[in-house]
Amino acid sequence: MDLVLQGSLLDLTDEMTLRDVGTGLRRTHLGRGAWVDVRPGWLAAGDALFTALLHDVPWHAERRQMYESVVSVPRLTKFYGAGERLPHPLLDRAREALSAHYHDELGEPFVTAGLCLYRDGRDSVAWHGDRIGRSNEHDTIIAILSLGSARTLALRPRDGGAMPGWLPEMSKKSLRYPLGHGDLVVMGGSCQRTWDHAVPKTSEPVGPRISVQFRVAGVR
Ligand SMILES: O=C(O)CCC(=O)C(=O)O
Ligand SMILES: [Fe+2]
Repeated sequence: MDLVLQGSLLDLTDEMTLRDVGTGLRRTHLGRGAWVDVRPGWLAAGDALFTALLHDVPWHAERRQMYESVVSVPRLTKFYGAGERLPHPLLDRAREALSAHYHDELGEPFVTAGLCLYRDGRDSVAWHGDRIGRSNEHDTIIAILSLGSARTLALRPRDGGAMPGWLPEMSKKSLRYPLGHGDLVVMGGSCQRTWDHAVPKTSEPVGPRISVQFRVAGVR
């Protein structure tokens, strides 16, 4: 793959370090029992991880039926199910640290890792909730480590639903979380049922981004 990380992101002199999850973590309650935690710079000096994943992961180009035609999903993906070997030891450590931090709230460990590669600003993920499995009816937590170029994770109430204290015109707007190299974002509570999220396309000249989503068993 001939995608390269922009030079400005390179910090090769520092050692790759997973910092404490709880330090600098900020929770925002979105209403309807949903919340989002953001922990900027969770992974320090993560260039080696980004580069390794870019080259070592057997990325898939998915094709999906859309009405009459078959279209390419605008990103590359690879899913590691429970018990599957992850493509880099740092991802095992990240998953363990997240399972420990969220143990009391979640009650079960993170076991799967879904990887997405957004090659440039044309790659994206459309509005959706991760509602396959228990998350369709029960609260869950999904933790996402972002690597490479900064992209926005956008969130909006599902079905444009009326929120207490929200004006009708606000239902068209979305909350926007800019995610940079090494940042952690965690969606919890009812977030997958009551809110949708997306990584919108951008016309900005952005390089590649990889996201690693950690989930509990049976949730996609
Ligand atoms: O890339 C991201 O940060 C989000 C990916 C996502 O929402 C998904 O794969 O379900
Ligand atoms: Fe998602």
